[in-house]
This record gives sequence, structure tokens and C-alpha cells, in this order.
Amino acid sequence: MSNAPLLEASGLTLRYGPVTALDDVGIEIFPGEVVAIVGESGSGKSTLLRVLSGLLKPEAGTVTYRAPDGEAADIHAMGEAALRRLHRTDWGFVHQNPRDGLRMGVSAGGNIGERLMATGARHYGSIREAATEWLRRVEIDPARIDMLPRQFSGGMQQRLQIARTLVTHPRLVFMDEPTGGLDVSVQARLLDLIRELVADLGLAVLLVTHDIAAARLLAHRLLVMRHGRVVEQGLTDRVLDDPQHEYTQLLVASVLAA
Ligand SMILES: Nc1ncnc2c1ncn2[C@@H]1O[C@H](COP(=O)(O)OP(=O)(O)OP(=O)(O)O)[C@@H](O)[C@H]1O
Repeated sequence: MSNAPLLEASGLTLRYGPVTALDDVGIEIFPGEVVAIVGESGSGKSTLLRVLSGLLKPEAGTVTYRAPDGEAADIHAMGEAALRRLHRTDWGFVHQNPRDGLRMGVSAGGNIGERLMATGARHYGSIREAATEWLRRVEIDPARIDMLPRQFSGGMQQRLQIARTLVTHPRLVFMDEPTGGLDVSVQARLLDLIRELVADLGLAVLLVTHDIAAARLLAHRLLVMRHGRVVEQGLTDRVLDDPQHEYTQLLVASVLAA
């Protein structure tokens, strides 16, 4: 991991009418680091992820991204086209619902190939070869390459979304409850797969989850949110084994009791 953060945010504040979804939040993520944002429903996790990835503008605060050439840019000041380019190239976004990250009317191979083409790939044979390889990597039978996502189970759709997102080797991947809508047995295998891929590719990941076990498995570092504020942060094992904040203690105890 290098010394300069890949993404750095400070003073993020956002209100929805009377609800303060983010209250002076700061975060940084370094290359190759997996950071999980945990907290109960409504604590502001998804809002934070949307602000950090440029999908939502904060009322106050800045989000700075450092490009591979070392240039740092405020992502909320860079304009739509530049932000879209980042999402197509350096960044990936894995949604809780695969329908939000896949094109449901396009074949499995097309879903993967399309993302490669958006970064400049043109040769049909090599795009199809890469799509085949990625289907294999996410444990989908490559014989299904021409099938539509809706012919896949929920777990397969999620794996396809992950293949589509990772095929271009993004540097930073945002994941919003990636195992959220799935059966427990499917969740466990998917978490293992995500862990393997993230380690293989050396990805930086910002993961939002209310699943403490998922955070423990995947994340180097944790941020605990409550009512739009970060109440505690630190290395995953330290936060979970020796929580300092009362709210984190409750959160950890409730998982142990479940
Ligand atoms: N579009 C919106 N309009 C109004 N209020 C919203 C909107 N989106 C979120 N909120 C509110 O902002 C707060 C933070 O919501 P957010 O979705 O970020 O929390 P979360 O921690 O991701 O919750 P969950 O785990 O349930 O997704 C909540 O009180 C929520 O009701």
C-alpha cells in the first residue's frame, strides 16, 4: 500500500429535509485496502457511498480522488463527463440488486464485453475470450455465455455483476451490500469469491454492509456509523474484538447473541 490515499473525503454533510444523513464525515482509502462501512439501517451508509462515488452531491465537504498519474481531483467539481469516465475506467460499482448493475436485455457475455469495449477493447474474439474467462472466474458455466441475466439465479446474477465490474481491473470498487438479497448459503460462497478476487487483483474496495461477519471476512479497516456520524474506526480485528464506543459494543454483542 502506498502512502497517498486513493480517495479522501472530509467534512461531508448531507440532509434530507429534517434528517441528517451525513454529519461531518471523513474517510480515506489507500490503494489495495478494503474498508467496510458498518452500522444499523438508516445510519447513512448508502448515502455515504453515493456521495463518495459522485452519485450524490454533499451540501458541504469534499471528496478527492488521486488518478494513476498522481493528480488529485475533487470529484464533485469535475463535471459529469469526467465522472462518467472514472466510473467506466478506474472505478467499479457493485449494487445490492444486480438489476441495477447489469443490462438485463443483454447476454451474460455482452454484459462483460460491453464494459471492456467502454475502455477501448475492439477485437470481438478477444472480448469474447475475456468474457469466457471471467464467467469461469465467477463460477458461471461459460456455456451460458449467450443467456440473458434473467435466466440466472439471484446469486449468479450477482456474480455476473461482479465479473462485469472487475473485467476492466478498476482501482477502486464501491460495493453496496453485495450479498444483501441472497440466501445465507449463497452469501457465504459469494463472500469467499469476492475475497479471492479482491486479493488477486489487489483492489481497493469500499464496502457498505450491515453484516458484521461479512465485514470481518473482507475488510482491513472498519468505520462504524450511527445517525450520520462515524462513531468509531480502526483495524477490523481491533474494532470488533475491542470496541471502544458504546454503540459498537452493542452492535458486536447483538451479532454474538444472534
Ligand atoms: N432519498 C431520500 N429522501 C429522504 N430521506 C432519505 C433518502 N435517502 C435516505 N434517506 C434517509 O437518510 C438516512 C440515511 O439513509 P441511508 O440509506 O444512507 O442509510 P443506510 O445506513 O444505508 O441504511 P440501510 O442499511 O437501510 O440501507 C435515513 O434516515 C434515511 O431514511
